[in-house]
Amino acid sequence: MTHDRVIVPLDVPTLEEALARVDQLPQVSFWKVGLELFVGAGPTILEVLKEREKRIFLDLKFHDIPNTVAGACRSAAKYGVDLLTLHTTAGREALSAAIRAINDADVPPKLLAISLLTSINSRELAFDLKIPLELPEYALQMALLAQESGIDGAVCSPLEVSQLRQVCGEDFLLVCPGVRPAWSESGDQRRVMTPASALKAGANYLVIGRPITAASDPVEAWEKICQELATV
Ligand SMILES: O=C(O)c1cc(=O)[nH]c(=O)n1[C@@H]1O[C@H](COP(=O)(O)O)[C@@H](O)[C@H]1O
Repeated sequence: MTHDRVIVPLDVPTLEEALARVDQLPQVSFWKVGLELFVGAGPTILEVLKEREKRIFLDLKFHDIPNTVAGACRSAAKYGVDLLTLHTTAGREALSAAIRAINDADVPPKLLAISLLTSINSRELAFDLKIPLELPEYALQMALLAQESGIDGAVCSPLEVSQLRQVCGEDFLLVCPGVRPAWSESGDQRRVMTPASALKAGANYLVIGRPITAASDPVEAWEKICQELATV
């Protein structure tokens, strides 16, 4: 069974482990390469995924001054990936610089801005990060800043996706991690929803990792998630 709106992260440290995972789940058409694998094993995995005609979400979450973010985006865009992330909190100028930087690429990636990490809850937002806004309002404001800057979409929790969809419109890409089937553990995710509810609420793509990759039978876990999504 396949589902082209589920992105599975390759959160492993080596190329060998990443390839084993890709081989184990040939049904998966969209893979995410994040910091652990990219820092640990370099860009070779991107070539391999392209040879296998997989789509690629390069999730490096750039967060720096505008000149540095622009340089990082320019370098990343050369890999010909489909999606690329940066943090909205890098600021308006960095967001605009990122867009200008990828425009030279043959096929520029879609840029996604992190609104608020799905591991943060309201208490942490208020008491640790000292943000005085309510959490849904903060996530919305970050998505709007990204949209106003010309960014293609946002990464958000499924709990906020319906509001973001309503305000940002149909063309703004919304990608949701923090997705947990009823039968799985939340782990370090704080703002979660089930796959079917997240898709119904308006997500374009769901990022689902450990419920599949840490399951005793990842293929069976993938199939169960696809069956759940088929009901939407
Ligand atoms: O940008 C992301 O993909 C991301 C943003 C966010 O707010 N929360 C979040 O969990 N992620 C990523 O989504 C994946 C979620 O994995 P699981 O928690 O194992 O399903 C991880 O690779 C995270 O790096």
